[in-house]
Amino acid sequence: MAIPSLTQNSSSYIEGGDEQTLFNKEKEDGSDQILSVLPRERGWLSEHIHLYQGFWYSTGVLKGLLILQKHFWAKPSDILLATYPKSGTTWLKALLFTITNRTCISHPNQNPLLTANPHELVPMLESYAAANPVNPKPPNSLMHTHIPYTSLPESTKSSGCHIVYVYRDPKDVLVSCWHFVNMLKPEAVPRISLAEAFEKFSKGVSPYGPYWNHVLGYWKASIEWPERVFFIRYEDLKKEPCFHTKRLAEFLGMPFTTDKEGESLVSKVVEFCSFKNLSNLDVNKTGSHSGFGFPVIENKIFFREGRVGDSQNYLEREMMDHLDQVTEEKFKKFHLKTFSQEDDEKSEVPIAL
Ligand SMILES: Nc1ncnc2c1ncn2[C@@H]1O[C@H](COP(=O)(O)OS(=O)(=O)O)[C@@H](OP(=O)(O)O)[C@H]1O
Repeated sequence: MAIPSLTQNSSSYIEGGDEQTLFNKEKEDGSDQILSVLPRERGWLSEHIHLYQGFWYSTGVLKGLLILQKHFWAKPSDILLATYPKSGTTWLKALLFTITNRTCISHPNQNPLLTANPHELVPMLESYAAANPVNPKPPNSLMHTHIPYTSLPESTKSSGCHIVYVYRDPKDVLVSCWHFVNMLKPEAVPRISLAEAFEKFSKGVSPYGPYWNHVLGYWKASIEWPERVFFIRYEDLKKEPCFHTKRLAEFLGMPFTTDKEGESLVSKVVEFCSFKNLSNLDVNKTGSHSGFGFPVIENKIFFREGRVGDSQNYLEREMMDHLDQVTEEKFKKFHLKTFSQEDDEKSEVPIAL
């Protein structure tokens, strides 16, 4: 299979920030030295991805992560959404923003989500840190990261802040990632074929990968500290959005009332954050924002199909079987729900060890 060669230009992906500041910071942190000794592979979009603490990162993300590990201090009141890319980040950003600012729903014309994409309202830590190395903590208390649990800055654990993690069927994650990188790629970068994406993803050589270790890190933390780490499956949230939105609000210490008014508010929150509603807002159809190291990124790129099982329209049977088999092997021994029919019929709330 021919592997597309990525050009120099591609290294601009997720670099983020003023280059001079980044350069100075990099020298100060010694991240240049670290980068030079780490194993590296060709990236999906960036020129390289680097293996650090067991996970793969693009150069810009890794610089952001190194800054965070040294200089990020979480507060107990912070809420950190954590995801593997393409697992439901945009959806959960909208849901968490709405749950924590629920008066927006009663004043529909003033809802910030009507004029801003969820990614603008909930900043991504590693991009923010790369762009603001001197003060890498965003002013928001609701933040997001794709960083795996074991590499999170220590204060996200010691502060007792809330962490919310969503995971999704890796087959759908892979297909969603593949579409995303091909939509985002600069002109000069050749398309990555689905076969190549599958091969890299299966080996764990994907941005923030291996996917399975990413999920298991948060799963184990949620078992050990259930009051601190909330863990949910995209597919379960799709099936019972009101039930899980209520659980999420309770976890955050902001429960909805159990009367008719409370129930109606939950339905409105869920409806507002649905794929159908968000993807049809003008801001998400035609708007754009700066982020992910790109000067401008179109908001519509975050809304494609929003369905469970769309991967069967793209992956060959053997690819699907392989990913299912790896997932069964990796997840079953930790009693984590997989994506087989049998597991889907079980209770929606993952059963603790
Ligand atoms: N509201 C809502 N409900 C359900 N699904 C949604 C929603 N918003 C976005 N999506 C779908 O989520 C996929 C994008 O994943 P992420 O948001 O995690 O992407 S990113 O990591 O932030 O780039 C991507 O999935 P695919 O359609 O399978 O590609 C989006 O369409």
